Amino acid sequence: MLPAVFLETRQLSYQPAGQLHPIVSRISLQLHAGERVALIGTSGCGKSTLLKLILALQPASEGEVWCQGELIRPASVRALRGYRQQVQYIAQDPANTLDPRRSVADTLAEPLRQLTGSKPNNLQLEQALEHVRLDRRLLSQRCASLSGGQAQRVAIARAIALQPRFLLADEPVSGLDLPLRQQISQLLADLADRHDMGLLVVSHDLSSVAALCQRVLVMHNGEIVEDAPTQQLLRHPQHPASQQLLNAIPRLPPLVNQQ
Ligand SMILES: Nc1ncnc2c1ncn2[C@@H]1O[C@H](COP(=O)(O)OP(=O)(O)OP(=O)(O)O)[C@@H](O)[C@H]1O
Repeated sequence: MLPAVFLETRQLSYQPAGQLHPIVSRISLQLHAGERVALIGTSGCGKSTLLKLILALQPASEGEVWCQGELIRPASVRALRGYRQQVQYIAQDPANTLDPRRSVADTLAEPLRQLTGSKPNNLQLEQALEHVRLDRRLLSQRCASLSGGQAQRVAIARAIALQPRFLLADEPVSGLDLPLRQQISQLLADLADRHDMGLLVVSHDLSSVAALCQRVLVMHNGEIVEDAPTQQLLRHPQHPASQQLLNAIPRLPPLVNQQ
């Protein structure tokens, strides 16, 4: 039996004024507690916009977002406050969302202070770094000095410090080299397991999320055109857009006969 529905959208749409077509068109979907879901589609199909609508970071033209049976949008300030703690977000290109002038310690202290109401001690900050397998000596460094992979991990540590029930991550591994992608994906999987946390991971690259997610939503022109278990989608994609994404996965070129 599936776990309870945690997040739900009903007919969620976004159409900027004066634009002929919606960017997100009447999307109704359910995400279950602890579920790991990929949202994939070609560049510009509306993935990031859908994520921001779900997070109530951007106003919708119509539709609703529900979290554990509570209406989140149209916005209720009281409901939003709890929602922001339970559903965390890692924006695209996290290195750019960290304040380069702040230290790693300050960056991690902020959500912890929000959660507990008091200033976190060094041990708590070290534990936050340990969760994402970073050395505690990084605490005193400025964010500007972090490598891309370290910044990614600090952004993840900041998001999970609030102990969210669901993490929405926009292209968390794009821009990283292959070994680092695998490490970050494995880290997200471990954290999701350890904290019983659901994941909604946006990517334009099916291969980078197939191992991490049990279910895939395929987005095309603002609509979800396929919603299937990952293995089923990999073997029997139904929609041409899914087929196209599968075909886009790079394969090793055939070996040239050297005899
Ligand atoms: N507020 C807005 N007003 C007008 N157009 C917008 C607005 N927000 C997004 N768009 C457009 O909507 C389309 C979808 O953008 P979005 O960032 O959601 O796509 P995406 O699938 O996440 O793309 P990518 O994979 O490249 O990040 C793009 O063409 C974008 O320029």
